[in-house]
Amino acid sequence: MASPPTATLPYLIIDFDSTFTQVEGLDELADIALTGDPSRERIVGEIRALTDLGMSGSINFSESLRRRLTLLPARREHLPLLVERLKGKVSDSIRRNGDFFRQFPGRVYIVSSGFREFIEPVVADFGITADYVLANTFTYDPEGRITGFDPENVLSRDGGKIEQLRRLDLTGDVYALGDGYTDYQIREAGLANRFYAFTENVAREAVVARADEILPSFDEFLYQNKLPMSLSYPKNRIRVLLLENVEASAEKLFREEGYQVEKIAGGLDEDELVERIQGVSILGIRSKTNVTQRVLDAANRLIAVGAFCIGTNQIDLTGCMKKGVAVFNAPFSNTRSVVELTLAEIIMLARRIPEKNPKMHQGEWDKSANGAFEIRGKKLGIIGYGNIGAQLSVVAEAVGLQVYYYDVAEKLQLGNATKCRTLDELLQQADIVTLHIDGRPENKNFIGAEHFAQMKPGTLFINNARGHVVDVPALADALRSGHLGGAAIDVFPHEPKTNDESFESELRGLPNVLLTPHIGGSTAEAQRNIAHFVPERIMDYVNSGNTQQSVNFPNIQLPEQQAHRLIHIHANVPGVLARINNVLATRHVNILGQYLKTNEHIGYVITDIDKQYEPELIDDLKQVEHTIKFRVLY
Ligand SMILES: NC(=O)C1=CN([C@@H]2O[C@H](COP(=O)(O)OP(=O)(O)OC[C@H]3O[C@@H](n4cnc5c(N)ncnc54)[C@H](O)[C@@H]3O)[C@@H](O)[C@H]2O)C=CC1
Ligand SMILES: O=C(O)C(=O)COP(=O)(O)O
Repeated sequence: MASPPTATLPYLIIDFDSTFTQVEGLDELADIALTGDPSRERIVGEIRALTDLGMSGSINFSESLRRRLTLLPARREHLPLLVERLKGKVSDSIRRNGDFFRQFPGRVYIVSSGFREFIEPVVADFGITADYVLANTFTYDPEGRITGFDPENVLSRDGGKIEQLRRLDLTGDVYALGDGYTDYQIREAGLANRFYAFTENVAREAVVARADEILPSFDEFLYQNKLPMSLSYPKNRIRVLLLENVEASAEKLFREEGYQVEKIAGGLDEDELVERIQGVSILGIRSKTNVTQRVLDAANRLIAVGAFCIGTNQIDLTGCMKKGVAVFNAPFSNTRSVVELTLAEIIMLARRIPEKNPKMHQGEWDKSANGAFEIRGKKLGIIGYGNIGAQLSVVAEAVGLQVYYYDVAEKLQLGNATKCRTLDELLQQADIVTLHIDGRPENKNFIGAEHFAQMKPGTLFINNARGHVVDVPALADALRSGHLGGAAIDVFPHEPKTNDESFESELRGLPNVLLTPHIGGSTAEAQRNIAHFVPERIMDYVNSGNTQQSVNFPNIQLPEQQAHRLIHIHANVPGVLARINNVLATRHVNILGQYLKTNEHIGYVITDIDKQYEPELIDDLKQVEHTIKFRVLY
């Protein structure tokens, strides 16, 4: 094992309810005992409220316990059911670190005001024997009904945990871990050196405020104390910053994984992001936030950037790569939304709706067929025949448009679409021109005055791609002169960062122009899909090293991890793999599998090795020349 057991482990005093398990034993017992009872919800609710009052220190513990037991209609035969339920509700981080408990028998005490009858069998699975469980015991009547608790047991009294610890008379360091006020009191009474507030299941303000350390998980405790753990790194240390109103499920998924998440509604400019990026491991953005070299220079923990959209032109992809930061996007999630908007705009412009609609709102009835036409049989010119362009091609044909397309890359025509060999060929015959190219820097001002001039008089022009690919003053001229019949524009070279900023553009107020605030991908379906797709790719990368579908890393679909996995990102210069393998050979490490892929700038090597290795191996690997980032997965 990388970290050997340490003989200096302090005594750990661990609470049971809401710490060792996710729930309160008595609440669950009431729930079981009242199955089928119409008053179940009410009584369980009252018991829960009393638990909370006792745990946060608002009422005496003994009073809380007495009042709860009075409400509890449980019997002896309910206890096996409770034990089964609790075994399934052991806190996640305790469960995954089960080996830790089995490795240190005699150092962990479960000290609880709950009841031995249900605690002992649950913790026994973790190698914690009855001698190390200090808890209350029930009293029963002759029919097996639970009537109360043994009053002789110190743990049934106020200050019971303190008295129990006194009697234990432990020598050496003692650390108390729990979610309740009574756990903190052990430390207050001087019977523990440290109190750790365990917040994986509940965080009680009064308790957290008094803690020496806050533990969002047991992994965090093991990590802080350099003890052997099942994960290579506590997930709660992974900080996620989500900008630009990313849909709520993304936050939920990251939180469920155990990450800390911070959300900001709008975008951030470079200076603001430079300030906020410190300590952030995962950055989530949309089209507005630029991830520049300056931002990357300020990022000290960044491992991945999620573009919760399609376009990644706002991200310095090479800069990210050279820093070992993997970038993921959602290449298909909003494709359909853009296609639907584009189709709708084609029809709206063809009927001059941008002019008619505001007139109606002002009470003006302008019924006329002037300048209005059907789209059936018209020529649609699609520039950029990628995912959006190609899907638009299919949908447009279904409503009778004749599709012409132009792409710099070789693209197979779909349906009856006609491929144009040059841009000019497309511009000269299309009745409607729509842009679906990406926002790479070379595409800046891709469409300018000379292109508008080539278009037929009355052409409708649509840009739902990126603002900077069109020379906007030239577009405004072409509209003002009446050469273009109308335009629909969703994207702009300068877009407001938030909904509070005003929108400035010389396209405002021009005839038959539909302006929309970059909403091509803003539908419930697209945002929901994106909010699942991107976090899943990122978490897979963090947990397994899988880079499939990363936009800047060499794509490797890795097989399931065997034992420990070494993830090494290095500058792509000759000899690095040989050096890595030399270190592994010198340290006599058994390699179970190795995968390598490189691109122009970086090499990505994944090595699965046996769990048995000298801890110095990790330092040696970090020292390998040209290493950009190195991490180990258990
Ligand atoms: N308005 C909005 O809300 C949205 C805008 N977008 C924008 O749409 C763009 C296209 O999206 P996808 O179709 O999914 O991307 P894609 O990468 O599948 O397709 C882009 C296509 O444009 C071609 N292309 C690039 N430069 C070109 C040029 N100068 N001339 C001709 N062809 C060129 C590429 O070869 C590629 O086939 C995205 O990059 C993004 O900027 C995407 C989603 C929503
Ligand atoms: O997906 C894209 O590239 C888009 O332009 C959509 O951007 P948004 O997520 O709306 O900022």
